[in-house]
Amino acid sequence: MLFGRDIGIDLGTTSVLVSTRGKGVILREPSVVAMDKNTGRLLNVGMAAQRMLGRTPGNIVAIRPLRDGAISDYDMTERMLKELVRKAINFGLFKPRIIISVSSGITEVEERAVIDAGIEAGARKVYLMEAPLAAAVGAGIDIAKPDGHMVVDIGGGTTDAAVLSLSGVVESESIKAGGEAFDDAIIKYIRRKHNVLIGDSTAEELKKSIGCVFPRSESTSVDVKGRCLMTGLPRIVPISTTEILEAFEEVTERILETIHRVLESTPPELVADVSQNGIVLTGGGSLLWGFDKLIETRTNIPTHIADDAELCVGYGIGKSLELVNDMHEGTINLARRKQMKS
Ligand SMILES: Nc1ncnc2c1ncn2[C@@H]1O[C@H](COP(=O)(O)OP(=O)(O)OP(=O)(O)O)[C@@H](O)[C@H]1O
Repeated sequence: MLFGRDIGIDLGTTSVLVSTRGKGVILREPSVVAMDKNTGRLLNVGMAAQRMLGRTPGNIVAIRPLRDGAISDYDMTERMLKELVRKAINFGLFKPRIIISVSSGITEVEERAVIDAGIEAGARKVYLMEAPLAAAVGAGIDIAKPDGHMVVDIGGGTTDAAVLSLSGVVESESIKAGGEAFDDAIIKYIRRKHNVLIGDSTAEELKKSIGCVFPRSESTSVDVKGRCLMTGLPRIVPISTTEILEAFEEVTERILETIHRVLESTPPELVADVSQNGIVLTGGGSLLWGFDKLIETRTNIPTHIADDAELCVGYGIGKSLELVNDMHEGTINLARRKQMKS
């Protein structure tokens, strides 16, 4: 347990990462809260609450307080953050300053909600940082130079595509589609094609085991358990990689179109830099098999997945804590910070 330290929080739709300067990511928990509906008592947060999802009796609810990269249940987000911050550090008399990463498409209202949740969780001051910027720092990219880099952060609820230069976001777009949209696509596909209903966790497992967005050299299949919608009884259906590829097509296209639009509106000099430096993929969603190959094929730009892709935003905020003295409260973009200072 750490005392009186500033901390960074990657407040994600799927998971929350807490990082500190020098130590990197010190806590990683699913963004899930379980509470007793009758008493309002918080029962569990994180991993323990996640095990309860979909398996709770009438008086207990296990929920995900963030949807599509934004807070959907403010009260629950605040309570979850409070618990996780307490678990990670002991701030004693000195409340920490907290940098929280946010999607680049965040609205002002959503921004305010994140700042308030941070303050309620025990922060003395809250600073916001755009996720692609944090991801780039976490992936080890030197963003301070006048040189264009493109980062595509595919999270659970959102995908942020951004071109960065001189420590700022030059062009970016965020869409509400990430790993969870792929899970939903699997559920819908199996229901439509096989008349079988499967749960969220089964869909996620299937995605991680044989999911792909680019044709694999050999098609494999796995047996999936669900409930037959005709009989109401359990049924097993074999699902192949070819079927998954078909199910993912729509979400994949939306992500590719976003990358395309960002490249289209980026100044030509920076596009030239990006084609030289390549596109870096971060976020858990980028681990879906074939994303690098697909983006490379469609853009003609070398694309690679960052090491520890799921942790890059967390690492990046941890490293950015060194800059916290120079940051303005509520600032979301280091370039904007520079403009405000000059
Ligand atoms: N090996 C894998 N293959 C495919 N998908 C994966 C893999 N590992 C994790 N994921 C997916 O990554 C997503 C979570 O990624 P991440 O933790 O970066 O999201 P987040 O930061 O919580 O979300 P957001 O940034 O959208 O708020 C989940 O949908 C998860 O299923």
